[in-house]
Amino acid sequence: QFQMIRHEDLRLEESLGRGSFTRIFKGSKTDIREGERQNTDVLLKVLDGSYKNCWESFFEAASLMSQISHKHLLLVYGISVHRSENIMVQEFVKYGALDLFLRKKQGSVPVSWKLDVAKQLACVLNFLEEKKIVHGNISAKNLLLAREGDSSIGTSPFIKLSDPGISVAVTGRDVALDRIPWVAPEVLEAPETWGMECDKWSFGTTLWEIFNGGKAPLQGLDPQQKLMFYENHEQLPSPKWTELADLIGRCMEYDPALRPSSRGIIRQLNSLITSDYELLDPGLSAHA
Ligand SMILES: Nc1cnc(-c2cc(N)nc3[nH]ccc23)cn1
Repeated sequence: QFQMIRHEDLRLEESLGRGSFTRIFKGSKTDIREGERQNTDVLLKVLDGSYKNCWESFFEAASLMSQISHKHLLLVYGISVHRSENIMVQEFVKYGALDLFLRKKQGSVPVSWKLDVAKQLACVLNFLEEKKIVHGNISAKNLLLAREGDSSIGTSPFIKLSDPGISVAVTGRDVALDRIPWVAPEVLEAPETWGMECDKWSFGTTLWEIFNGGKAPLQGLDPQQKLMFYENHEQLPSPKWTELADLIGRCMEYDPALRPSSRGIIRQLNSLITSDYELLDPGLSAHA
């Protein structure tokens, strides 16, 4: 399971905004290590709306993340329950969510940087697939940047996949509709039947975000229009780079059985990485 953390060992610092069911704070937790006090920067997710099945799913997400460990998986220290507040205590990842970072960097991120991040996500997807664990909420918003990476000094980015949060199986249809086009179509129809392939679909959507400056796909469509996007088996606008468009399209196959395995995704990413995308279209790889 996971560690129960005493409320008095936590300190809430500044508010960092909201998730769909949570308020988010930067904070610190105090441990006693070899008899001395040690403070660790943490991110605190305070669950509001304490109806039961919500916090059960919240706990499930936390315990999922603390049962497995991988360098690209966010570290969840544990849960703290205090009066009616359920708080998930997780490692503080310095540069925050990838979608906001990409929007801030507006197109000045080199293609090699984007491919490196995509490869890291594919590796953690492969790890989860081998453990037969479905994450269920892959998106650029749930990718946290631990290292920015700066090609001028030869450092590369480092991402951590965040906790899946409250599963669409318990949130109800309106939240599920809002997660179009990240949530796989089959999950919308029958949430309890979803399997590994749903993470492949979301990987495709996340790849689209990474190569579209962190812009949210289908932004501005209302839930009904988003539903029609799936009813009509529509696809997101293809990027210019056809091999990338092929990979996104294969991940976002409406038939789950036609989606690639995570090894297939890694293979196809490797061929993108070795392909001469500078020759292909000099404008493609933004100046470093
Ligand atoms: N596990 C996590 C999750 N989010 C952060 C984070 C970092 C940052 N620089 N700004 C933020 N603004 C909102 C969240 C956040 C950190 N660690």
